[in-house]
Amino acid sequence: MRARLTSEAGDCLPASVDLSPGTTVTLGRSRDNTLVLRDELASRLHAKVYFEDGKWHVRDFGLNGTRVEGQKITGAVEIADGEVIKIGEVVLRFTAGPRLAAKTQLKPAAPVTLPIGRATVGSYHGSTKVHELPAERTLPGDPPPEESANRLRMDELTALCKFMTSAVEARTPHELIVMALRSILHQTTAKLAGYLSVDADDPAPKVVLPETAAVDMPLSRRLTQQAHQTGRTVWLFPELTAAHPPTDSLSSFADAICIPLKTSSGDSFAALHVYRSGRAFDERDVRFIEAVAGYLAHGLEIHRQRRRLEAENSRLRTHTPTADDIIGESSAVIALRQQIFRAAPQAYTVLVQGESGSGKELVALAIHRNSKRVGGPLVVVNCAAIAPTLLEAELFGYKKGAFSGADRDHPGLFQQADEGTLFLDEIGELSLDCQARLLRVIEGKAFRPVGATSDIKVDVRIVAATHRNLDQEVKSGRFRQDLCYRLKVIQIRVPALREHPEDIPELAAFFLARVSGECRRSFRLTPAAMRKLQAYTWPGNVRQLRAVLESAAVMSEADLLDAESLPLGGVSELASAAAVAAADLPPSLDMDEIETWAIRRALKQTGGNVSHAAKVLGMSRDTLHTKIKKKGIERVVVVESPEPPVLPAAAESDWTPTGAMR
Ligand SMILES: Nc1ncnc2c1ncn2[C@@H]1O[C@H](COP(=O)(O)OP(=O)(O)OP(=O)(O)O)[C@@H](O)[C@H]1O
Repeated sequence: MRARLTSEAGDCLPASVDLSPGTTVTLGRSRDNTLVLRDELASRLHAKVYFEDGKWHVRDFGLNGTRVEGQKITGAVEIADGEVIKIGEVVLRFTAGPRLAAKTQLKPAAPVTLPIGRATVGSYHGSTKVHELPAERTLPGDPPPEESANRLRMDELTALCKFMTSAVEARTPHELIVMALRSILHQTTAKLAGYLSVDADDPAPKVVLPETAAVDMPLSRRLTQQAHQTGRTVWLFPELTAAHPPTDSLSSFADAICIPLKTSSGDSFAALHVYRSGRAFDERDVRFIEAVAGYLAHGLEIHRQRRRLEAENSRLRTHTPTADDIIGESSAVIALRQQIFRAAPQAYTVLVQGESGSGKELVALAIHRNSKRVGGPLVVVNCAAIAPTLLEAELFGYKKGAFSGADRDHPGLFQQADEGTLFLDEIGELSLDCQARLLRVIEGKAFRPVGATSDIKVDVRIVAATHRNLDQEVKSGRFRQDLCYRLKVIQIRVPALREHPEDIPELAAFFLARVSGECRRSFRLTPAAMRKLQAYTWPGNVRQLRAVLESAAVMSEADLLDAESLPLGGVSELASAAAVAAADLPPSLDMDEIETWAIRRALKQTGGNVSHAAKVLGMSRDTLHTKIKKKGIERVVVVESPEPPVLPAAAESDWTPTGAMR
């Protein structure tokens, strides 16, 4: 037997509802009730009306009671045609049986409007109401589960399944976002749907659909902030907007929803906006959008993790692992570290200049690790190592079949670096065509992978490096001036090793400790070997120092590496040999000093044996003893042979292998 509840007084939404056996109608303040009561005295779930044993009943669940025909009821009571239910100030007339048809014709149901309810929390200007979807409630004696206002219908579930199935195919976060927005627009008939990063410091990736609404369409910053702060769905009540029309980007819409997208650890990283014209969203719309948003957030997190792994993988495959520790305590290296710390947190492009092997990549790594993008990927590409014809496809990606050999879609390095850092080493080697495309991306414009039909936008910070003088390259027409300006927003110059030779002992100790660990040995340097390293001019910089030490270590039978074992060739080796030889000469031509030098040298040669040394010097043992005593040549110094090694462990103790850059 059909029936109806019609509102006669108070705030109630909608103004009437049809009842049918097998369907329970809920009444209460919470927005998931069939009839939403805007009354301070109404509980979230206040009462239920249902059909049982051939009769209609009303059951009270409210704190402040329910009255039927003026009588406060306890539990469930039968309700008859024409009787009145009163909850707070809300009065509902129950009509059933034959009178229903007549009444329907006489008094059509009131239009669905959303009055400003007394129970509304906050105001439009103060804050929009935060909508919370309550947990399902079942109580003893409840009728069987019924169709509820907030349950997703078959068509919505179908749309959700369709979205989830296609989302698996999305190869980029952008594609996934577009799929989600399309699904929402289609299902809820919203006017506009948008995705916006929450982090204000990030150049926010923003996607707005339909495309005709364009990227210029502002998404309400206020709603984004609120969704981010509360961590919950923000639903802009239309009744509030009617009372206090918004002055921001929402002014042309009837209703708006903003949902925070969160990582699995609960941090909001973006917000989903859905705006509607004409009429308000209903509970099911919100449920549907929330379901899509949840899946989208999860999907984006998986994409992020995958990109990070891909980038790490490609870095490991193509690059020798580098420590992110920058070794050195010279003023040049201290200044370098300070520059890195200043540059890292900024969003600007960085140009790292310095000679080959001086540590430019290490600097780029340190910038990334000390930036806000540390959670994102660091993708390293050596522009000089990729054939110019392939570089464009590598950077921007390509579609399957775009050229011979393109047997699958390939996300470019820019896409791999999305939300992270792209280190373009040897940027001076880029072709002019590539430079033009790079400039567009740096300026925040979208790009199109080779063979693709649509554009992609990414959020990437560029750190570029070159050993060339870019200004010279610009003058000679090999490098675009506009790109040069863009890259040089922050410039960092890495000093050549010959500018900070005082760091050589620490660097040598660091590299020897590393190779010792790899070879399970304990390599050390003689003082002469160390002097040789410090006298050398290092055209190949720190990379060459590392290679020389590694080569000497693996080729040496002894753990103690002497000057001769260091493979330093050319003029500089002669200079080093001269320096070593010079260190072995008497300090002056003063006869007394020459004698002291000769005694020391003889003792050294004979391993501190005074008798043998006396023979070498052509004097008696007693005379030598007397001279040693007189000249104050300490026996402990004299007998040290071979020369004391330089122990890597001394510097090693200062080095933290996994620690952040000092
Ligand atoms: N200050 C430093 N502390 C520790 N290791 C360093 C330092 N500087 C450079 N290195 C090491 O030297 C090697 C070369 O460094 P890197 O690759 O960063 O140089 P680069 O300037 O980028 O070279 P290229 O111009 O050839 O690309 C790496 O093994 C790096 O770890």
